[in-house]
Amino acid sequence: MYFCEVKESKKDIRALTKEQLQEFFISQGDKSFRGSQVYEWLWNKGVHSFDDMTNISKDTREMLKENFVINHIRVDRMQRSSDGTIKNAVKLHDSLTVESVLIPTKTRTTACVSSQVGCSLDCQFCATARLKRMRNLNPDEIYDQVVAIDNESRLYYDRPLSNIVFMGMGEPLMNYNNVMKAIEKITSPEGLGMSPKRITVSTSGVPKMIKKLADDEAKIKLAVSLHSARDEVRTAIMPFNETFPLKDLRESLEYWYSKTKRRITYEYIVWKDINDTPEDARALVQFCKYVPCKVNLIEYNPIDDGDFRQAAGSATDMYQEMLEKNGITVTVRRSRGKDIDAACGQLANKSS
Ligand SMILES: C[S@@+](CC[C@H](N)C(=O)[O-])C[C@H]1O[C@@H](n2cnc3c(N)ncnc32)[C@H](O)[C@@H]1O
Ligand code: SF4
Repeated sequence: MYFCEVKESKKDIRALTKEQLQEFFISQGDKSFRGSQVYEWLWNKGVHSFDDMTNISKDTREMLKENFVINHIRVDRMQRSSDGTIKNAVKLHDSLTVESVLIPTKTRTTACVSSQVGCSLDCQFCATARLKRMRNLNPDEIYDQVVAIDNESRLYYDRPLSNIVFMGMGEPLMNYNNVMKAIEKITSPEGLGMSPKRITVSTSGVPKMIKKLADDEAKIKLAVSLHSARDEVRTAIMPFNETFPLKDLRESLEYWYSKTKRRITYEYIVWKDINDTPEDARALVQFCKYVPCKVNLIEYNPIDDGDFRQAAGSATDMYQEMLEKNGITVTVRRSRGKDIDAACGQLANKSS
């Protein structure tokens, strides 16, 4: 039984849903609305100590202290890039660290958040892959990163956060349940009340979980880090493609579109001598025909000792032309926050 366990080792109270908190208070002979009050303190007001719950009696607060702890993240270090990007090194309750980034533009402020400490996938060009996967983040650890960035956005840019992308450390679909719980909290009126349409989950492509996302009717946007539409090339740079080849990815994306009618964004880097030939571009055009989509050609952010080199501008132009000729929308995205290692794929807990 859940409540027998809490006496033995103190449990993070924020792992409880509102209903579980209400049940807990009933089991203690109290009223269920006490659970709602505590829930509000934890999620709407974001308190870090039971003593701050001023409308809860002292006895009840002591009882809570005996049973639970309030785990929370701490922004250990904040760095600001010359382009205004902010990177937070976030210390978790067990002293592990993840990173999250605030990217301001004229029209929006985007939070780029982490979903795992490290990553279990092995993309050869990504700094996070080098860390391996240490653990999944809990829903509250993901939510707290967003709150911290929202506070910074208000403080430094005088506006609330407008968008969230799961493009920090880790593969969100390999931590599916916790990511979905965090999104639920971010979008709920008791949390941040953000529209799910402003949230993008970026995945390297885990077919089974893409289908689950569609089945669960998640209202978020989906981005897929494709980087090659040729199996032999993709497997060389993203070895898990051997297990989840392009035909399975394609099938899952067709399923996603049939259920959601929402187009997909493909993230794509063009590297020198890896995927910079017309044959590579033609394969991408063909892949783009399966499901309504747009392509984001992103800049490569070099990581230490990596063999990858950004292709010449002419190769990116060749891709852009070929895609546009075939009626596919293309955007070319410049990296932000490079001087503080805050750009995509550079997050690896460097302390410099
Ligand atoms: C770090 S991943 C996290 C989300 C998810 N795991 C994924 O792969 O989509 C976010 C994006 O960064 C890209 N990326 C990884 N390493 C990069 C690098 N060195 N330069 C530019 N983008 C990179 C990924 O391909 C992906 O599109
Ligand atoms: S690109 Fe994404 S899936 Fe690949 S190693 Fe990096 S974080 Fe993991």
